[in-house]
Amino acid sequence: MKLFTTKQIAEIDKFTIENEPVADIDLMERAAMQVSNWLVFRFTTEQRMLFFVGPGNNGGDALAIARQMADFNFWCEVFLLDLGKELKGSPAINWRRLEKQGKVKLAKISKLDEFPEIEPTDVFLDGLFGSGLTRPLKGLPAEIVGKINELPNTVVAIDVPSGLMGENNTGNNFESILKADFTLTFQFPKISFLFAEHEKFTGQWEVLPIGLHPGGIKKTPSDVVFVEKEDVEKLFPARSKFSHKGTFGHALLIAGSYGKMGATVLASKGCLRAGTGLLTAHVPRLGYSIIQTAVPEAMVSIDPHDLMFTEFPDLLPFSAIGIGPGIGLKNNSQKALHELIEKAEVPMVLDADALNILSEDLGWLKKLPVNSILAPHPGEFRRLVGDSENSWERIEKQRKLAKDYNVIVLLKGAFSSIATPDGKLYFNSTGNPGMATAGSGDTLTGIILGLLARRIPPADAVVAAVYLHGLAGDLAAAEKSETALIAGDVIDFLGKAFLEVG
Ligand SMILES: NC(=O)C1=CN([C@@H]2O[C@H](COP(=O)(O)OP(=O)(O)OC[C@H]3O[C@@H](n4cnc5c(N)ncnc54)[C@H](OP(=O)(O)O)[C@@H]3O)[C@@H](O)[C@H]2O)[C@@H](O)CC1
Ligand SMILES: Nc1ncnc2c1ncn2[C@@H]1O[C@H](COP(=O)(O)OP(=O)(O)O)[C@@H](O)[C@H]1O
Ligand SMILES: [K+]
Repeated sequence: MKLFTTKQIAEIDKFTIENEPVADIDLMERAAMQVSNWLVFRFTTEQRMLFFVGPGNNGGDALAIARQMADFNFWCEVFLLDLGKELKGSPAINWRRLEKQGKVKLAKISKLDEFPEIEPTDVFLDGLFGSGLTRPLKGLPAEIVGKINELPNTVVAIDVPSGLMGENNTGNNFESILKADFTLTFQFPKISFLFAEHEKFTGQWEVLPIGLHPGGIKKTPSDVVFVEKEDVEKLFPARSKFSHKGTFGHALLIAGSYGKMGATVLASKGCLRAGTGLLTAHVPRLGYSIIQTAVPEAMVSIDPHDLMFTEFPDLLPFSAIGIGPGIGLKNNSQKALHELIEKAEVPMVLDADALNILSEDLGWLKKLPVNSILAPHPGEFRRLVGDSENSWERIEKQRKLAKDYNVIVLLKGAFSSIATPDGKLYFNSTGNPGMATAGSGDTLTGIILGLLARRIPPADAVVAAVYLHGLAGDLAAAEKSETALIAGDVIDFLGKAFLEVG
């Protein structure tokens, strides 16, 4: 699914109104009905619904929802923020419809003292500001938001929690952003919902389709993609009946050192389960029997050093190279990594200690085969490019790194992001906090390597690998719980994940 800025979403709204065609007021009614249907199944008519309403279309949505909920026999009260402006257009029509319906108590709030008396079971509906927010909240809106945030009541935000910008929140005042328990957002997730520091504002968010015009969505350009099943299933060519192991490439994995051979085992299994034809795992001498026993499907190339990576085999047979998990930072290994980069001609995926070594001198990134992949977690990313003030800035740095060095940068976390040298940015939609567990990233490196070795184009390989890794984690968590999930479970469920994407 393409993701858009709030400004672009307003353009798609306009396109829908003109080309469906549908009247603005009817599109608002449609959006409101989606929210009302959601509310009816979550709350009971014992609970009062208190609507906080702002001056724009977000307020207009809230007014329409209040009328619909009153028709569903909910007790609804409306508090319109008096900012000295008259309601106009569809919000004004919805105000008059409420007056005519006569079921909902209507009040205006012009100062904080007029905040209503509340019951703990009251549900607050936030229709103060949505995607039309132009500046941080201050004055009365900020005070009302502050008051709502102090109270224990359940809060449902319509479209966007009031005060949160749809994309960049640098310079926003976090004290005056509404903290919702649920955010019901229209048609597309907003980009700011994908950033960890905003979870306390959005709460759980859900996308409600409102039938925006497919033509408008298609013609609006966007470099940002929220990766879902339909984006991934088209990336896998069918395995031809006459295919043989050579068809699916030969991966070279360089991983592990004394005390960290588990990283090699996990990455090897991930790689093999991703459908590579052949895998050679290159390990220090002490790792030989570990790999032969734990992963009999892999061939082993043995380093002359007992404990660490110091040399690599002839590169000719390999269609992709993965390096990093558990290799350590010793001088010998650093030197060997540099030599490998000088010689390699097939796509590489670099993770963990390989990235820590390269962060000493980013000049090495220029020497990587084109479209190689860096797969840092936030700590490794910081070592590469320095501190970031917030997730927006981190993403900007990620995109710049990808462009400047002609590499694909995968920044791992919840909603892992992938930046490509041509300026595209992907956010992954799968995965769960159970995957924040040792070895989970090693497994992912193996999966990426497996897909690269199969000669799937590198950007597609990373997007698919991250999606499948998260999906396997979700399937595993459904059976084993997030708490008990370990990296090996992700590998065990990878087959089921592949079945889901066809
Ligand atoms: N378009 C459609 O068809 C559909 C749209 N939909 C709904 O519309 C919402 C977007 O509506 P919107 O564009 O009217 O903006 P909205 O968020 O209500 O706020 C704008 C108002 O707030 C004001 N204002 C801004 N910042 C401020 C601040 N810091 N402090 C104080 N005031 C501030 C700004 O006035 P300003 O002072 O900036 O001139 C303006 O008056 C969207 O989220 C969704 O819910 C759905 O119904 C589906 C169909
Ligand atoms: N809260 C989360 N939600 C979804 N995925 C997560 C979450 N936390 C971690 N992950 C995933 O788990 C993996 C962790 O990778 P990494 O930090 O490199 O682990 P390790 O170094 O232990 O192998 C990444 O793929 C990341 O996206
Ligand atoms: K809102």
